[in-house]
Amino acid sequence: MQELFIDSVTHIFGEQTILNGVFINCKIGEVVGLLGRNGSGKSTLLKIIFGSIKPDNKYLKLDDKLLTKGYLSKEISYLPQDNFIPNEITVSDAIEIFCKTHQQKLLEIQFVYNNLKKKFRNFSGGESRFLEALILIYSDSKFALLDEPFSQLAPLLVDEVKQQIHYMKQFKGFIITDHYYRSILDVSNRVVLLHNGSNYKINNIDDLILHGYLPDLKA
Ligand SMILES: Nc1ncnc2c1ncn2[C@@H]1O[C@H](COP(=O)(O)OP(=O)(O)OP(=O)(O)O)[C@@H](O)[C@H]1O
Repeated sequence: MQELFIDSVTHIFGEQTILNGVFINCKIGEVVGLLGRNGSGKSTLLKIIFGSIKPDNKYLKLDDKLLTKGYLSKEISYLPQDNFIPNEITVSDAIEIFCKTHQQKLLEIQFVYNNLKKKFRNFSGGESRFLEALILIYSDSKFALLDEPFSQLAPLLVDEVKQQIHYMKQFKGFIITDHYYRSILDVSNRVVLLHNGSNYKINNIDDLILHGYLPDLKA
């Protein structure tokens, strides 16, 4: 069983302690949902795991191997909040670069197959987001960190992304964050909440109310 493991993550921006001893792990076959209010440090945590932010402290392991930057292992991919595939690249080029192992299954998605020769500059914002999310879901790495994969997507595309994550989790582990919390609850095997710099295990909606992520409508 392969496992991505990060512990003791502390990160301070200026005078603000964003993360204070955070722990999160993910195994192949698992989707771990990461929730938290705006500014709670979700993107910062994913960037620390990937290696694009150097934290004040962290302990990052892939199985028994200690990592300094996740991306150097080539086993961790990251979907950032902003577009990351250059405008001049075609869908087919992007698939060749990122998705060698599971390419055939990705090509079975009609929208992908029908647009292979089209450049990213010629898609709408939501279409680009959909394609980038699919390419990361089908990428060759063993773990994928997805930062707001549902943003800009209409409900049918949100469902399609959820289905594809569900299919690919037999081969990969996912850590996924988004403000569409119901979709996160649907697609995840377990959920972690970031709040006041710490991580909390979430078992049900009541836990999200208890920790102040959702309003208590009964109060
Ligand atoms: N480069 C930076 N310099 C200073 N502060 C930063 C920097 N990047 C992020 N922050 C601060 O760190 C905190 C956490 O930011 P982060 O983007 O990780 O939050 P988030 O949980 O992903 O939020 P959102 O849900 O709004 O995307 C915020 O208060 C933000 O203002």
